[in-house]
Amino acid sequence: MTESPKRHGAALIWRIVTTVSAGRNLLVAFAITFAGAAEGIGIATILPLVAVLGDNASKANALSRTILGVLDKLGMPHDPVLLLFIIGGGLLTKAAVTLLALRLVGRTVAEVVARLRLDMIDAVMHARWGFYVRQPVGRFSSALSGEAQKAGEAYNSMTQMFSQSMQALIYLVIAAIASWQLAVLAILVSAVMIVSLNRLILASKNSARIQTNRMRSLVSRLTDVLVGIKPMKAMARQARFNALFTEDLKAIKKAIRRQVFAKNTNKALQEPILALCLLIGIYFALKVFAMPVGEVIVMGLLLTKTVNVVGKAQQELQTIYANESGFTAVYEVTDEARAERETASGRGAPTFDRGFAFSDVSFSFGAHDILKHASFSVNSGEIVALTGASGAGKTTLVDLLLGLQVPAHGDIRVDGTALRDIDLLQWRGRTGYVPQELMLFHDSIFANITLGQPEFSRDDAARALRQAGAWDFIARLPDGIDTIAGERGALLSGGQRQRIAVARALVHQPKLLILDEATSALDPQTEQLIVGNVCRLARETGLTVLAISHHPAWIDAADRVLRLEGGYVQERQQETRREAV
Ligand SMILES: Nc1ncnc2c1ncn2[C@@H]1O[C@H](COP(=O)(O)OP(=O)(O)OP(=O)(O)O)[C@@H](O)[C@H]1O
Repeated sequence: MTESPKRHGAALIWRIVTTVSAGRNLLVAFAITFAGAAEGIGIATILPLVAVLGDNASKANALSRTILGVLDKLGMPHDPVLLLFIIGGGLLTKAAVTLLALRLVGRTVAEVVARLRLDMIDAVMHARWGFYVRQPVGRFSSALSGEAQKAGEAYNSMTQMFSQSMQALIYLVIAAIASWQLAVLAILVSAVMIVSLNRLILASKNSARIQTNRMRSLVSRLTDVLVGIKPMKAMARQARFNALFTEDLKAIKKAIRRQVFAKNTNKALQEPILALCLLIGIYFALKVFAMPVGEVIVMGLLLTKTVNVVGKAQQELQTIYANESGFTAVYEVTDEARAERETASGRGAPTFDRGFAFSDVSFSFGAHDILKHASFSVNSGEIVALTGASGAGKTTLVDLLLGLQVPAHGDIRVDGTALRDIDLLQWRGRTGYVPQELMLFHDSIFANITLGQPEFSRDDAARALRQAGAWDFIARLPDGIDTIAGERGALLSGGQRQRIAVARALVHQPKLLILDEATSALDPQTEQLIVGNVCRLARETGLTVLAISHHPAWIDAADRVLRLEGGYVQERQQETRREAV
């Protein structure tokens, strides 16, 4: 598996921030800073108000003098009512701008989550075939549902943290103007709080990581189990999975308990730490520095405000950490899928008028050779049966033909052009493919055939169903083509599912039809009917058929029989066909 570059902390946070445009981020930052400044001015004006109301000591304070000086410059009177208006105006402006900022943040959070999900889906959909084979499918589901959401929550917390930090800075500046001792005290108290509660933040991060990993394992396992539930139920073999689920759930429960405890404790301890420091500060201000009561109250308010916002910023940091493992997981899936993106194919647009040819092709999975310098060709319009022992590599050969796997050596040519020079999407678009393990979606038969592509009409679907020998049974269903197939097609019989899968492969009128044991679940009569239909279609339209099958119906109907054995593809003559079966 390609390891994704693991990025943590600041790099990931930066990645989330840059998911949306710089303009949007700046607007959010500006609104938040403006709201903080408005509140700061409001709070700072309390001291000159106390001064104007007759407290001479407060009048001497640098903060009072600065604000009253500004009023003088603007030609405004030192009027308590005016100062009250400034205080109220500052606080109201903060509330109004904060509301606006929150709307903006809400929109941005939604955009971050949507973008992340889109990026992930795009990356996963365009990965190479080998990528999917190695992944538990539940990994994608859990990343897409819960984990992407966490990135949005982290963005929200980031804006809150930025807001608290800006406010803390503004209060510190005001505190420094009022008294440098106050500013130093505010910094010291904040530092004590940050350091003493840091362990709780790390505990949150750890618990969240455990939850993310366990949830992913749970979802992956559950998806796998539900996909293959029938044999497990039939043999009563689900006990081991139950035990694994219980184990995951227990670990998640423990991690949630720890996380909630860490979060609440962080919140709960901030107040007593602040209160203790405040009491000590007030004692020194009154007893040691003999500061007037009015000034001490305003200073106390400033200190409380500063330390409070630092505390809130720390709580937001805790939330970011708690979400980090979640959004890391989404980025890991996206990065791994991107690293395995199908490389740009060539530009050639095959018409498939001539056919395809393997020349000197070798391919192996590790030390296991599948093809050893194999050479063979199939002409356009031919009906070819491909046989070979189980595990010989027939499905892999088809994967190579469709560019889902790339040969280590040799050339695969379509109409004489090497596959690497051909537009793979166009080539695959000319192919109808029915895999061995077919899969119907929990949707109508019509949707299962058209795969939701609007260019196909009901007539197209009906034509494909007729060609696949499925029309008779579909016409007898109460809802006909609109019948719901059930989860993975479970409401239909195995043979009915196979015929619908054949119709899906014919609806777009392909030039090459590949059937990988596609009629193996059918009774001989129905199989014969489909083989007959497909062969008639091939004769009438020039459709080329490559059918992987050991069944006589195909062996007898095929123009040629190829056998894959020991990494080589050999042609069987008419008279030896039966031996090839
Ligand atoms: N992605 C993969 N990674 C590693 N080995 C693989 C992979 N896919 C298939 N194989 C192995 O390659 C061999 C050929 O598999 P393939 O499915 O092509 O055989 P087949 O001839 O179609 O078999 P069957 O008739 O049983 O369907 C098998 O031994 C299989 O285990």
